[in-house]
Amino acid sequence: MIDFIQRLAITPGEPAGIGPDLVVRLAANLPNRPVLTNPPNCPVLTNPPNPPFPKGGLNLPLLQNPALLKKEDLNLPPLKKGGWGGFQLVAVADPDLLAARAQRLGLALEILPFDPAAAPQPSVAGQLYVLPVKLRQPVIAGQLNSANADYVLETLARACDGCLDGTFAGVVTAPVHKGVINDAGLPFTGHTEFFAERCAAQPVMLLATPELRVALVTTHLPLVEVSRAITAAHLTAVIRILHRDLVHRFGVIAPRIVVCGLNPHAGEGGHLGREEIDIIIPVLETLRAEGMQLIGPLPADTVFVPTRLAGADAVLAMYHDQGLPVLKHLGFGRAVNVTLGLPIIRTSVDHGTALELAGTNRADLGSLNAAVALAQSLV
Ligand SMILES: NC(=O)C1=CN([C@@H]2O[C@H](COP(=O)(O)OP(=O)(O)OC[C@H]3O[C@@H](n4cnc5c(N)ncnc54)[C@H](O)[C@@H]3O)[C@@H](O)[C@H]2O)C=CC1
Ligand SMILES: NCC(=O)COP(=O)(O)O
Repeated sequence: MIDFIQRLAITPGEPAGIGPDLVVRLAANLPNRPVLTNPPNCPVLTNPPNPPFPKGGLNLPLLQNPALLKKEDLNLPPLKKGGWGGFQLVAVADPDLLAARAQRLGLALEILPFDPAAAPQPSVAGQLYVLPVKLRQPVIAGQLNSANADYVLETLARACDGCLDGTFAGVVTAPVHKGVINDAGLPFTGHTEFFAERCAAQPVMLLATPELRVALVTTHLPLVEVSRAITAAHLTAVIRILHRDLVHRFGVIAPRIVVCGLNPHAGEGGHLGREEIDIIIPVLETLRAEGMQLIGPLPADTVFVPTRLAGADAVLAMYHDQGLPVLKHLGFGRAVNVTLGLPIIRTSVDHGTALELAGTNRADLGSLNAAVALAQSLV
């Protein structure tokens, strides 16, 4: 028996990349079974209202004394156990593109028009509902065309707005090509910043495998600008968001966060850079005084050794390529990128557009599967 059906938007991203392949393969091979959303001891909403989210966020209270947090403090609604969730995947894309890619990959896939006014239908293998957005120019798999950059951004905007107005319970994104969007003259650094701006929220990027979560203080920023971006106010806000979402979204009651330094050897007592002494240590001390369990700043090159990771719920890296190479080395193909801090649920793959694999059936579906599963679990 299915207790509720939620709609998840899915954006295939760059039309010349592997995103459309992965979306049609996912839809063609969906397991025909509902998702058990309440593992033992985990209460879930059995009929969640799927409320419209206000722009600017839900204003969840920031936890003042998380070390003393009890389950009751999480403010979860009273819930019935025993719920099975059904999900309707709705691709936000050009239906002709998806049909053509499915045909090229030899998949039998029925493309159905999405009607937001109709009752949600659980997705079944071989069918895909599509909220149509028209491509600006025909697509050749593997060949970027900046004329379609505007189409890509429209798919993201429609999916995001659908989450904000309650049409969708969350969005799962396949990769976009950031460069070709910029080549088209459109300012864009990533989904993370795009959704954050549209939701008027501050984002925190977190990539997760079952074994490791890595969050970032700065996201898509040239290395030369990273140090300047690590201010006390920004670092404080990032840690508060990470801590709050580990509690509220991932069910970690008292998160232990391991924080990397910025400089080699975490600054070696100020001899190899002063950001640790001037900014990072004072911020951590202030937040520790509120009860957060923050370890560090530790030298980033040894943060990831097993003894230091033992008991950690997340590692906070100062910049993109400090944390993500380790995470991807561990779990490329099964990791999920999730944007914290937003008033909507957004998960994504851990990989890029892999243009050379588009239209070949050789792209691995693992990370998209994991991203959909995490979105379902967060919903
Ligand atoms: N979430 C997003 O929208 C992301 C977008 N990108 C964008 O992707 C573009 C290309 O980035 P790259 O650094 O080349 O990374 P990439 O992930 O596209 O490719 C790196 C390597 O991994 C392979 N690969 C990637 N996905 C795969 C899959 N599903 N199955 C099998 N092999 C796979 C590729 O063939 C390549 O050898 C860039 O424009 C970048 O901005 C990159 C990461 C995330
Ligand atoms: N390396 C992760 C990445 O670039 C993903 O960015 P986004 O498009 O999800 O913001």
